[in-house]
Amino acid sequence: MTTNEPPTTPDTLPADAVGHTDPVAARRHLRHLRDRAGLASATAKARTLVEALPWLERFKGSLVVVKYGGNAMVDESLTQSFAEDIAFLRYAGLRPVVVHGGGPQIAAMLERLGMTSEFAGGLRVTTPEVMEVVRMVLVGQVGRQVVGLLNQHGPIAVGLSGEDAQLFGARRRPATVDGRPVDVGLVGDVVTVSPSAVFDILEAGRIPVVSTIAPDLENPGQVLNVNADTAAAALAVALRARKIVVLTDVPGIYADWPDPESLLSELHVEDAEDLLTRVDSGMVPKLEACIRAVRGGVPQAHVVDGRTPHSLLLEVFTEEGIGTMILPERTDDADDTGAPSHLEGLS
Ligand SMILES: Nc1ncnc2c1ncn2[C@@H]1O[C@H](COP(=O)(O)OP(=O)(O)O)[C@@H](O)[C@H]1O
Ligand SMILES: CC(=O)N[C@@H](CCC(=O)OP(=O)(O)O)C(=O)O
Repeated sequence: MTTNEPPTTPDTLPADAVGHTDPVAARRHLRHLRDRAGLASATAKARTLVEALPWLERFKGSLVVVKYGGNAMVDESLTQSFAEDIAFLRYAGLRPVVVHGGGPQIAAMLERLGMTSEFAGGLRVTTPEVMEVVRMVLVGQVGRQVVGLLNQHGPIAVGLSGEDAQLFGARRRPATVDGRPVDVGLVGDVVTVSPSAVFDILEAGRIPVVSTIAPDLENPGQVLNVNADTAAAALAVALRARKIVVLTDVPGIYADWPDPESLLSELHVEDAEDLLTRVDSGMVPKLEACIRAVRGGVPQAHVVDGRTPHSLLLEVFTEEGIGTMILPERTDDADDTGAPSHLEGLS
C-alpha cells in the first residue's frame, strides 16, 4: 500500500493480514488505517467545496431562473436531487427562481378524466374544458409538489402563478404548422410581466415557484395556457436574471440531432437563431426561450440534462459547466478574453 492512497479496511480483517500476530496490535493498526482513510476522504470533500469557491464568489446574490420541465419530474430520486440543488443555490447566497412545466402530468390527468388533447406545432390544443384541467394540474398539483419538495429543506419556497399580482399578461397566439397558422384555442404568449410579487418573495429570502398560466389581456377573466419554456424566458428578462437554465431530457442541443458527435457546448445567439430552423419538436420552444432570454439581456442561457443527478450544481459550480450554453452576439473582441469559457461575457 502506498502512503498516498487512502487504505480501505474492512472491520474484521485477520490480524496477520496487517502484519501482526498479536491481535491487540493488529486492532490498533487497523484503527490507524481507518482514521487515515477517513481523513483522506474528508480532505477530498473539503477540496470539492473549495473548488466551488470562485463560483460562489462570482455568483453570490445572482438571480438564476431555472425551468423545470414536466419530464424531469417523473423520476423520484431526480426530483430529490433537483430540490437539493435549488436549496443549495439558495443557501449558497444565489437567488433561484423556479418556473415549472407539467406537460406529462396534464396528459395523465386528462386521461384519468377520459379527455384527450392534441398538440399542433408543439402547443397543446386547449379547449375551455382542457384549460380547466391545465390550471388545476399546474397550480394545484405540480406547483404544490415542487413547493413541498423545496420546503423539505426549510421554509424557503413560496408558489405563485401567472395570475398572481398580474405577474403575467398574455395574448392568444396560433401555432405554426407547415408555415401556416393553426388555431390552438386558449393558448397564449406572455407579452407583459409585472415581477413585483416575485421580487417580494426574493426579498424575504425565499424561492418563488412559478406556475405558468397567464390572464388573457384582451379578455378579462379568461386564463391562457402558455408554454413554460417561453414563459420562463420572459420572466428571466423581466427579472434581469444572470442566467436561465432549462432542464430537459437530453444532454443539450445537437447541431445535427440525434448525431451524438454534434452536441454543442456553446454557441452565440445568432448561430442559435440559424439552428432554430433545423431543430424540431420539444427543442424548438427551448431554443426559442434561450434566444428570447439572451436577446432580452440575460447574459447566459443553458440547456442542461435534467436526468443527470445534480446537473444544476454541475452547471453553476464547475469550470466546464454541462450541457449547451447560449451567449450574446459575437463582438470583435468577445471571443478570446482568456476567461474560462463558462464565465465569458460576465463581469
Ligand atoms: N437539435 C436537437 N437537440 C436536442 N434535442 C432535440 C433536437 N431536436 C429535437 N430534439 C428533441 O427535443 C426533445 C426535448 O424536448 P421535450 O421532450 O419537450 O423536453 P421537456 O419534456 O424536457 O420539456 C429531446 O428529447 C429530443 O427528442
Ligand atoms: C401551450 C402548451 O403546450 N402548454 C403546456 C404547458 C406545460 C408545459 O409547458 O410543460 P413542460 O415544460 O413539461 O413541457 C402544456 O399544456 O403541456
